[in-house]
Amino acid sequence: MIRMSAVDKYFGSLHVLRAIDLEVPRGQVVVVLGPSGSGKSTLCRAINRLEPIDSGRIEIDGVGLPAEGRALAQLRADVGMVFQQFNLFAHKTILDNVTLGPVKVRRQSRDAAREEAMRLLERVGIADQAEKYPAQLSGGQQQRAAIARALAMKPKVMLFDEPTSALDPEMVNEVLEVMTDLAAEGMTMLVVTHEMGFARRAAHRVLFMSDGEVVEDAAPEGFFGAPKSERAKDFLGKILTQ
Ligand SMILES: Nc1ncnc2c1ncn2[C@@H]1O[C@H](COP(=O)(O)OP(=O)(O)OP(=O)(O)O)[C@@H](O)[C@H]1O
Repeated sequence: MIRMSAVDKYFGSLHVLRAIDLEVPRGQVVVVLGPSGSGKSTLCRAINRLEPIDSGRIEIDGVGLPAEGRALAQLRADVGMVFQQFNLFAHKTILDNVTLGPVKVRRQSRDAAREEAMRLLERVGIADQAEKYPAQLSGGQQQRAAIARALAMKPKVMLFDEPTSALDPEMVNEVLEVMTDLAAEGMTMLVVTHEMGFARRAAHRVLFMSDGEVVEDAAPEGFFGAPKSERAKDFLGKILTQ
């Protein structure tokens, strides 16, 4: 579903993604771990074409480098993205936030989009907040709204970039539960997170990045039980004693 081959990305002289080869099959949940600055966010942004790459190729469901704007729009619609900051439109209700994309981009009728949005808000547990504005919701509820908004575009892949890092601890689990359900339903997911519980529970595969490289690519049991590289041992040592 996601295929990256020989992807390189530089910021000036900084080599942020180094010859990344990655294949994520349909329905697989991949957790990306790594120290700050290792390139995890850039990887997500490259997959969603928010960040242009310098060389290599990225395909989503067989669709590769966009030749024209239309292909780019399609590619973006196929990849739902949830960031650390929820980025909801402050002056629109939660329901309007979720219906905007389907109406404007997918050309769905307003009624159909609202019906679908209510179903999604139900699914993430905040249907009763539909007519409220983002500032009236807790961080956890806003992040669940952001997940519903991404799902409303019917993505083939969901990317999560530290979706719980900005949340108060008591709200982390409600967001992780929604993500765990999505994973169980077969969504293809790439998740950058420091939540090791989620990685152990929901991931099929763990990628460990360091200095722009994928240093380890293993099943969670293997990675947590017996990391191979010194860099991964060091990282786990630090994070597990925090
Ligand atoms: N727009 C940019 N311009 C220049 N350098 C950038 C830009 N975005 C990221 N970088 C640099 O690229 C490197 C990788 O950043 P990236 O955000 O991908 O790492 P990360 O692993 O996601 O880190 P964190 O866990 O702190 O979010 C870092 O050194 C960062 O400072």
